[in-house]
Amino acid sequence: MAFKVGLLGFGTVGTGTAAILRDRDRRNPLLQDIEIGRVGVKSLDKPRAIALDPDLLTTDLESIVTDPDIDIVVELIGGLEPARSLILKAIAAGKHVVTANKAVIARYGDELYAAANKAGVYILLEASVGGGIPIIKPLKESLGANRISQITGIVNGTTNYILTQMTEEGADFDAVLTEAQQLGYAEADPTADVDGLDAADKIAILASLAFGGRIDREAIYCEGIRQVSAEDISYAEKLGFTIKLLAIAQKTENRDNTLQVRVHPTLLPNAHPLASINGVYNAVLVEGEPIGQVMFFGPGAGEGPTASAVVSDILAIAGILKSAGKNTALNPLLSCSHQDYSAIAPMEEVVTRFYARFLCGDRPGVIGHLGTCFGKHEVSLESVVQIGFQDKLAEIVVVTHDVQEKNFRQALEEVRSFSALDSISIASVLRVF
Ligand SMILES: NC(=O)C1=CN([C@@H]2O[C@H](COP(=O)(O)OP(=O)(O)OC[C@H]3O[C@@H](n4cnc5c(N)ncnc54)[C@H](OP(=O)(O)O)[C@@H]3O)[C@@H](O)[C@H]2O)C=CC1
Ligand SMILES: N[C@@H](CC=O)C(=O)O
Ligand code: NA
Repeated sequence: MAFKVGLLGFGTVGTGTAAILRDRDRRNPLLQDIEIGRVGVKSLDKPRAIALDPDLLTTDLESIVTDPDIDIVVELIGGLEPARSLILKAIAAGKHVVTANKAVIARYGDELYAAANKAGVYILLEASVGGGIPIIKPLKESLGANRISQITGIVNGTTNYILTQMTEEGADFDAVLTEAQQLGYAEADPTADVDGLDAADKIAILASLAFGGRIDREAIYCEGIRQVSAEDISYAEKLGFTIKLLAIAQKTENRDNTLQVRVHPTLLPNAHPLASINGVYNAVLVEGEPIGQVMFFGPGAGEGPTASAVVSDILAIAGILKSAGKNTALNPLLSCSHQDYSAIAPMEEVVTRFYARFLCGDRPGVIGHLGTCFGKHEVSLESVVQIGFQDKLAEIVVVTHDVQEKNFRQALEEVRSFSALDSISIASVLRVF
């Protein structure tokens, strides 16, 4: 019995998916039962890396999601619309859905899962987080026995590639971004990668699975990597840190049902397991009880790895259809039935270490003044170093002990008001893990 897949999108991931579905030799025998039924694209004239029967290609994507011959719709066009409407139409037509689209799931998961549950179909999304890394299924199934306390991930391949190239080769930000686009890692609009939005979409999905509640995407604090300079990378190295864009979701201490969910560039101690994750690789560190720590590592973007995750979901659905038939109840381990939203704590409540770099006139007492501003707001300093000069201004770098974000911000305000008199400027502020 053959199951027919309708592919929406035939770009980087769509091409990789079609390549696996057409070359089944020595892969899972269930692939013999899966056929590409139709392929939807924006332009019929574009040259394609894989030659498909031209009759399979269409620009009428609605006709695919409503085609009675299609069993599984695989959404690989990306973005919010028409992806959202096409997924809803596919569900209404009784199709199971596989998607790599974290943006649409993070924002419309509520609506899409409600529709899917009502129609009795699956929406599977392994490719949406961590590319080829199996992380969605482990959170749904293998780690189901655990009480998860924290998830910390490098979940965007493009920004990890950029930060690695800047750190290891001293490469220029814009040039590396162009490379990441050419390699097929970046989103259609790479702002989503660079500004941390893609990582925020992904941590929303992971937090929802790990903590069992829906996540308001808008409540996630999100800072990207644009402000990470070569100077900060170099100071971080000197101090024994590596800068990574981290996505973090954790339970708030003493507040059972409140989460902290945030994305920001972070100085990681070199000994931390995530500090050595380089290039397009991603990793997700999950902490829970009783498992302790478990880390998932692998290629976070790119044609083949992402297609590997997409096809694993197609296989999962084909396996269910083959063994149980079309009209069976949804497996609760694979479907999503969250009803409530998790409360998200405001960023001011987060307790973390900070790194700050100041540029100041090299005169006696400047470090003392900084110390006074920090002391007034209970910010205690772990280290203060003055190594270099920039345009005749001394560069002072401080690393704090753990402090509440609100207190640190107040101390910076104090430094700012003081700097009006005495030429101190705040060149950069980053969090330290
Ligand atoms: N690239 C990666 O490494 C990863 C991507 N993803 C996700 O996978 C999805 C696809 O990404 P990717 O393959 O890189 O994207 P691409 O831009 O390479 O491909 C998008 C495809 O969708 C088609 N398409 C886009 N908009 C429309 C439309 N309105 N109507 C019809 N067809 C349309 C395009 O058609 P045409 O070819 O004619 O232009 C193209 O074939 C996204 O959600 C992305 O976030 C997830 C993990 C990793
Ligand atoms: N643009 C994304 C693609 C995978 O999700 C990334 O760079 O990680
Ligand atoms: Na994945």
